[in-house]
Amino acid sequence: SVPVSELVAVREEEEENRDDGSWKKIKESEGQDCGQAFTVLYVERCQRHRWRCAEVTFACADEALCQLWVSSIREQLATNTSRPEHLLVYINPCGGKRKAEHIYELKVAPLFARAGIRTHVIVTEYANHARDHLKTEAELKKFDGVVCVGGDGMFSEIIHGLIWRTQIDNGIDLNCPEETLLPCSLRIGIIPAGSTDCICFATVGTNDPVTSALHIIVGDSQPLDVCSVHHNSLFLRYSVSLLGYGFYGDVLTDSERKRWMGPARYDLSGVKMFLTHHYYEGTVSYLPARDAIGTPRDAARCRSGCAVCKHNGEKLSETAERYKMDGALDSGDHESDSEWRTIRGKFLAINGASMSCACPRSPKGLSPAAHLADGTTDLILVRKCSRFDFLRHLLRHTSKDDQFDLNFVEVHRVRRFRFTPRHCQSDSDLELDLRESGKRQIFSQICRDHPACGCTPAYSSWNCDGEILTHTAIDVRVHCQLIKLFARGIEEPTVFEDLA
Ligand SMILES: Nc1ncnc2c1ncn2[C@@H]1O[C@H](COP(=O)(O)OP(=O)(O)OP(=O)(O)O)[C@@H](O)[C@H]1O
Ligand SMILES: CCCCCCCCCCCCC/C=C/[C@@H](O)[C@H](CO)NC(=O)CCCCC
Ligand SMILES: [Ca+2]
Repeated sequence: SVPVSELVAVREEEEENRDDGSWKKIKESEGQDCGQAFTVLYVERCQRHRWRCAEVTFACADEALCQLWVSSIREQLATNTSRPEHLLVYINPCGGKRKAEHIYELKVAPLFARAGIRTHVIVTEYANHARDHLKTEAELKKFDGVVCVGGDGMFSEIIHGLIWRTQIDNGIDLNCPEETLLPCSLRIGIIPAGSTDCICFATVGTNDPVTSALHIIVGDSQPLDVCSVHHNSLFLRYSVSLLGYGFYGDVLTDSERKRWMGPARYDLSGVKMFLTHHYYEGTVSYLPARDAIGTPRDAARCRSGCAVCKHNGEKLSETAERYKMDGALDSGDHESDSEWRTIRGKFLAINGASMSCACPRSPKGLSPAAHLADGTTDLILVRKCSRFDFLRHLLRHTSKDDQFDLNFVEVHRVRRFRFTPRHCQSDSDLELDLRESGKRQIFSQICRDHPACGCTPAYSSWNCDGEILTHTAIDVRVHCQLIKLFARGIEEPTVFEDLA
């Protein structure tokens, strides 16, 4: 049996429609003159979270009965209001291996057509084309969802456009980090065609265009946390996957110069930055997610229908409602300032992982137990250590071992965090080591220009979902379930899959 929710479409068969002769074969084997036949297209699960569109043809002697089946199935599909009928599709022809247009035309468009989905397709002509179109031009009321054909950078454009539009339409000040943002109503579908495709991989379990298209067709819905990143009262960006300073910031900065290499640029820059082994000094403060269930070192994973996300999401909205009823000013996260904790030190990497960040390079991700929609991010601090130890930590991104079980790594589940590099610290902090700081600033400038000298520069950059941030001192806040995807989270393997 197949649940109606996983049917793709139903098609009436006409003899001449079947090039492969299979419909004729059915007629012959039944040994009778079948009045008609119809084909049901449905989701079939394959290995490693992949979905395929399978079909089965039913032949029927009674034409009226056949018609009844077809119309009943169509009726059932039409009553399912979560299925999209009209989609706005953005294709980035320049991401990943530059195959996005081809992937869409060959693998996705035919499936949408079979499922009766209408589309308005825009092939982007320049960076931020999709973002700006969504911000100002797109007639969003006409659509049931937005589809992004590209990588994580393209997805980032889409969420920036949609979140911006939703807040501006409702008079919300984006530059104020304390503002509670309004969730976006349109769901987003990701057809993976980038270099990392981390957001697709971590929400579906695979980066496969057909699987993603089927999740869109059946109208899946997966809420997702979004971090807002501010510098004082200036809005910088949103992030849903990785906010990384130090190692991942440096890998990204170095790899941008090698964009022509395609996805392999990350491997080369990864090895180079590992050998460079820069560490950075600064202060990290964070607000622990005290009242949330789950920890970053749980054995349990965020999976389809996750109970942790459901519980924490409901609890946060109840708390927000209570605050509203009490007439209290919106304090953002409703936690007191006394809860903030501060850590100063020398770090090889500071990573905020709002989701696992699983991707083909790291199938478990940077924080395997992170949740997609629990209103928290996992703050991972990797302190200065030897190259050998750092390699042990990095290799654990690719193995089964606990990457946090090392004495130079710590992890905290948080609602907010701030970072200030050493050279941006307060006057009183700086007074303590003014002389040394002066010397270092001069040296760090020289070292940026001459990396071969081996000195550690004062600043790294933030890698925000694969985009470089312009500021190093940042204030990050998680907004629980701000957007929704056409996905359902990673499914537990089914019995059928195990047998396959
Ligand atoms: N027509 C275009 N020309 C040039 N750049 C574009 C165009 N459309 C979008 N972009 C930009 O291309 C960048 C990379 O795109 P995308 O995310 O699709 O691929 P990627 O970087 O290879 O993959 P990933 O982000 O998964 O590593 C994005 O920052 C996006 O803003
Ligand atoms: C000696 C070297 C050992 C290397 C160990 C492998 C570790 C791989 C971990 C990969 C984690 C990816 C996290 C995802 C980040 C995305 O938001 C971002 C945008 O696509 N991708 C990168 O920044 C691309 C970052 C790629 C880094 C390699
Ligand atoms: Ca989260």
